[in-house]
Amino acid sequence: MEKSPKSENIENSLEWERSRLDKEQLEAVETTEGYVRVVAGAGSGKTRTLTHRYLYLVKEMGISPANILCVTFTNKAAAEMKKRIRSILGGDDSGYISTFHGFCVQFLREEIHVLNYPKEFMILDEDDQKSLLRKAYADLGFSLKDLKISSVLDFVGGRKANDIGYVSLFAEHLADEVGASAAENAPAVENEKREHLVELADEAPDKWMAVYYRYLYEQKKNYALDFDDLILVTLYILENFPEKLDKWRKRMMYVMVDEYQDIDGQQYCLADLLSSYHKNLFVVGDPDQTIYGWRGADINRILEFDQFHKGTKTILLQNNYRSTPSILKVPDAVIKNNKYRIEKVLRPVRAGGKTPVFYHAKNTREEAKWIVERIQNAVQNSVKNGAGGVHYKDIAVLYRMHSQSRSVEEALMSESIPYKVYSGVGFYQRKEIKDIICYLRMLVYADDLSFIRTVNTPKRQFGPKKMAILQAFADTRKVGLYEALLEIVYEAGRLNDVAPDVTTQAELSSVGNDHRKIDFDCKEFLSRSNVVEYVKLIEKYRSRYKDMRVSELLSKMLRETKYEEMLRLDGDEDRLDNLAELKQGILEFENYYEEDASLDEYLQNIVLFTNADEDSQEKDRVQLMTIHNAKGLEFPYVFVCGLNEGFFPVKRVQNKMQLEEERRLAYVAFTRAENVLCLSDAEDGVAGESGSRYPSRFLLEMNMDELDVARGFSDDLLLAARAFIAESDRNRDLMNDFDEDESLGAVKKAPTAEFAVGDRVVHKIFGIGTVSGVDKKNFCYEITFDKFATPRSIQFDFPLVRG
Ligand SMILES: Nc1ncnc2c1ncn2[C@@H]1O[C@H](COP(=O)(O)OP(=O)(O)OP(=O)(O)O)[C@@H](O)[C@H]1O
Repeated sequence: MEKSPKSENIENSLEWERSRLDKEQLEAVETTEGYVRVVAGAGSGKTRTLTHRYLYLVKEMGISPANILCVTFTNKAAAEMKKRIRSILGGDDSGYISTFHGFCVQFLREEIHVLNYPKEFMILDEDDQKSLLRKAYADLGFSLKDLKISSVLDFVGGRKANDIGYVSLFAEHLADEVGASAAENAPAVENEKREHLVELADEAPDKWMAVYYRYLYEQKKNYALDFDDLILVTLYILENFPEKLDKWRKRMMYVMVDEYQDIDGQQYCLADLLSSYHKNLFVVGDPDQTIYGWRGADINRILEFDQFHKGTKTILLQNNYRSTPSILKVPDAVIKNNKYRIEKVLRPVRAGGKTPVFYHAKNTREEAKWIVERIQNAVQNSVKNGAGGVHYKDIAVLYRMHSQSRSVEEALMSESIPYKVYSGVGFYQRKEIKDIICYLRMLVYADDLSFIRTVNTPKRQFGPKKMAILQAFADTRKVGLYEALLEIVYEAGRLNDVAPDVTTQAELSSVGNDHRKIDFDCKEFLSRSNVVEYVKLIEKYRSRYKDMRVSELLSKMLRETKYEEMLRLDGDEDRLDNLAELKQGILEFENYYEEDASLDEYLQNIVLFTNADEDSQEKDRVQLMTIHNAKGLEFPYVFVCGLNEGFFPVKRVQNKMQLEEERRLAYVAFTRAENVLCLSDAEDGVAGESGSRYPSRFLLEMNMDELDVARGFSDDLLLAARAFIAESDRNRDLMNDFDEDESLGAVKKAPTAEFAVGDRVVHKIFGIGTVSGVDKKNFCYEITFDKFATPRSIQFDFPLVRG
């Protein structure tokens, strides 16, 4: 058969790429059947291996992308992988390449009808969750003083994770065929479950549970799922609808999971369930880079993978293609102090390179100054040498905690060096971005959250009083706020000039409500307010958005809502810049998704976007970020600053497991560097501040002879640091070594106390209480809960939240 030029290209490119895999990478690519665990060191080409394995399955084995699930850690990694695969496969559908959350959204859009949820359910980000909680507080008459929102958020998340049965509280259980038809009417279904949730809240044993049920009620009202739900509801459907499990596990012939060392328990279950029919599960990860213990990652999952997956083949990738040999000695020297790992070395493929530099500063200001001088030298020398070498964007400054960026920022500013801090506030969480996204969400969902956020921004004289009246009216009609407002506007005859083909929800609801009279003066309610203009605008684009490009919708919304004008009048350049960046992002989205670039798709995409997805290298500026944010990235020039005890490792480390996680973080930091690695610490805080700092134990674990010491610390300081570390380890139970004969399971049986007598804590069932005793012998707290007369004994390792 004659080959088409396209297929020839494909094979050529695959051959060509294949020749660039090393022996172990190739083995990982070609071992397609059964359980395969790839334990890979930093910079060993995990991404390359995963991409080639995907191509191998499709091109060499003829597997359809629709039968392959490939899970990445970030959306950015998924997008990059899709791009590469599409470029090689020539635009073929790249199926299920996504994060766990992204996959769950795809799954739920197809299956959630069995719970009588519409497939266009809304996804809540943290900001939305807080708004729902505030609404729940208001309805319950609670104040922020009663319960802290952030604690309640943790409580809700913990509660859901511990009892997946909660799903049945806000979702109906329908047989598949009934579900499919009922789901079409889902928004109109009068739901008894909602009322049941209100009753549960009224009868709840404590405030925590009352808010919890009210939160579920609000979710149901908005047909919304939060991030935790995406996975939990997927698991719930798979576990409760055998025909769905059967369908999906038969569909997923090959399941691949990247960054397996950092998955949590639910993600672990999901990967296992989906691969339980064909039993082809390929996991790749680096136990030495497990850095999300605080988010549910457990290094055991990768270390003990072979015990739970019979016949597992393990392949080690140990070649490091990223860093020079002298750089690799640093992470190697540090990580080998961890007991709990799979022994592996980093074999440098590159040769030569500069020796890593160390600088001990007198204080943080001097440390920052040194960093900035080196940055200037690196960039200026490379310009002088005409090497075209180092640009600002090639340089990253990494630190353990966000707060450590301040002194470096000040020094960069004083030298007018451009930089960008990857802060905790994600792009899509910024006020102006969220506002305008909520305008776009109004067109698709018209949900309460987006309505509250947009109706009076810019000002339309629609303040709290009018909102309260509207809320009361919406409650009596049992509809959302916007639908209630539409009914009022319609009743007042103010929608006559909207295009006649628009079937507004008001028309629908007034029919549904049999023209029930509104018992207040609608015209009076609408007077002295521009809210009718708002409604007209939303209605105009609600009926057209499906036929418009997202970029066009954005421009129209920015202009016609007068949002952009408001920022211009305020002279808010930063916010206007952010909006410009948003526009750019939308154009890129449209280019990438082409005809699939619908508004629904866009909204779904951005809600899954996390800080880790922020594009880090588009402009020429130095990049400042925490080590967590640097995961998976690489830079020619890396500074790791603030290497001091109490900062790195952080002060809150309480046990050996946590200390090992800090050491893994150090390993991640040092292995980001390609050509140059600079390390620094500071003896004091800002000059004049009291309190000495000791160099980090991670520095002491390095061989100083293998570093270019620009300025070292004195022998006295070294001795004092050793004494300080020994003493603080004794106090924090860090001295007891792991028992070599015991598995980690046994090590974990000796948890330590995180709370002290007098601390207020929250238990997911018993509510809030005070720690009245700490029994170190039996590893238990004695806690007097507010609602019990007698104290209860709770184990140290039981999850409690600080109250
Ligand atoms: N066989 C190979 N030959 C040459 N270069 C390679 C090979 N495999 C990977 N690389 C290069 O090595 C670098 C590191 O690869 P990659 O980012 O995939 O590593 P990784 O294992 O995901 O790293 P980390 O876990 O540290 O983030 C990349 O620049 C990649 O292009």
